[in-house]
Amino acid sequence: MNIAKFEESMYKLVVETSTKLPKDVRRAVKAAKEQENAGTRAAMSLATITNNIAMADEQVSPICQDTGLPTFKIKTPVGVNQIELKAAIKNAIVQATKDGKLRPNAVDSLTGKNSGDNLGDGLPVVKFEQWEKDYIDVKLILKGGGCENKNIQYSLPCELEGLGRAGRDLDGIRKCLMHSVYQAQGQGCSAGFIGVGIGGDRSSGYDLAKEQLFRPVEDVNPNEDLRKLEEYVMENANKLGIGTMGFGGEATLLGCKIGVMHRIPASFYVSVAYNCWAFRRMGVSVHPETGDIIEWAYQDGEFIDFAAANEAEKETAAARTEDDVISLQSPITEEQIRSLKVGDVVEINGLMYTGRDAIHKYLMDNDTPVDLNGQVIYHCGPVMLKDEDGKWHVKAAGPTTSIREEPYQGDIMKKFGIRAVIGKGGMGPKTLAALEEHGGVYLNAIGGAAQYYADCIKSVEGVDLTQFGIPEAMWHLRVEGFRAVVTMDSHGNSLHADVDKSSLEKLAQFKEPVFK
Ligand SMILES: O=C(O)C[C@H](O)C(=O)O
Ligand code: SF4
Repeated sequence: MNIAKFEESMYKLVVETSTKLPKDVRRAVKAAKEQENAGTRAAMSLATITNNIAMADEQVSPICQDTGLPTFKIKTPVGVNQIELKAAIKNAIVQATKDGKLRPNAVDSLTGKNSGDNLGDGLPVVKFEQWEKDYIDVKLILKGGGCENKNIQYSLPCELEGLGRAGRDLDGIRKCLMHSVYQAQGQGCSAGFIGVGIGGDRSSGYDLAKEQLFRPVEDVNPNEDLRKLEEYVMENANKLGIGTMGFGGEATLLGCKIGVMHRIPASFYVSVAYNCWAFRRMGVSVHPETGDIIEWAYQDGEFIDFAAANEAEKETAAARTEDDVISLQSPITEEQIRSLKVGDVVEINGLMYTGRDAIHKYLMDNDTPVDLNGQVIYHCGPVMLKDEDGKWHVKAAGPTTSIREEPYQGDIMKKFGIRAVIGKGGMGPKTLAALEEHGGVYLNAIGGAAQYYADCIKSVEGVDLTQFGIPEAMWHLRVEGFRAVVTMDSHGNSLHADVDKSSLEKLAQFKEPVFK
């Protein structure tokens, strides 16, 4: 085996997976876009998403800043040295991180220290299997944290909100799947995909669920019962009205793939792996001697070039929305903030500061390194690269899931006089109360649109708290035309609470048995 060549092939696979959405996923995103009604916030989000996909294509940069937990599934002919392959994969990962194609994403679970190169105990995940064929098959998925956090495992029988008892049969499974989409809301960057594993134990069930994510979006399940169930879920989950980013809308689920395995008598698990729209998985077959790529996977069907499609739409879209956009210059006054209401589209100009998990915890007990009075906090862990002159550049910078900051956010806004927080997926009652009391607003940016937002960042003016690692540091970013939607205002309104409530009511309509 020419191992240097194999390493090069793995590098190509990693870069392609992180930067270019597969053909089948593109078609699903396009179909979703066609489903949404023009002028809605969901349609606007999908336009940003397709714009972002095109920008990632063009710049060969990460589609989303969270380049996920790299998981390789490899099948090798008998006799191939798997230890050598794994070492080559690690080298390729380190190189892709240096080149800004992957964010340094491996964090020591106990100390919180970021390894900086995506290597760490147990990372990347590489799983081998032997097979009788004469080539190596490598599949890679880069699954981000926000959607991973929305995975869910049901142990049947169980009681489900809105749906009542889910028993140990096909209809019980149906209820779990409807519930899994409901509970994700917009937090896993809907519209999403689900991979489902029925049976096994807790770990093999999740493995099976994730394995389903490698199936092409448009394939048909050979098992008749599962085919019907997949079709049912696809049709009905979209009636929950959650929509892109949880803004409400027609397209909530883009794919549903179900696998089944045996179980032991006492256990009956239904495991659901939720994947965001930024569904980054790719594969290659590799020659076992030369190490060259023989063929890329997921190449069937039409390639949607969103650059061309977006161009055609641009003028009409601009004419429709330009008038409605409210321009904000940071620092922002309390009066301006109090004039905003849920549904408003804003465009921010000026400085904003990133802050996510480590910083929120830190700011609870410590002073801020910069004056945050009237300022904007952006829940974001960017991909950054330093040039030869020591200057930082933003390579990808979409929002992260805000709900993780719920325990801290309200207190921090009040303590430092922060007027706006930007993130995705919304926040809870504690933050909503603080927004009202203090005069603050929550702005929802489009999750996964990392290239689109990186383009709005005109310069990096500083950085603090770098001890938390690159994604967790406090970056001072100067932005122009940074668009987001007001989804929680200072008058007690939350679009997230509203969509949660209405989708739960809709979920309850699926209570009656369907599969007998
Ligand atoms: O870690 C991130 O940047 C985002 C994460 O994938 C999320 O969805 O919250
Ligand atoms: S930010 Fe959204 S699109 Fe990116 S990995 Fe997280 S869930 Fe996926």
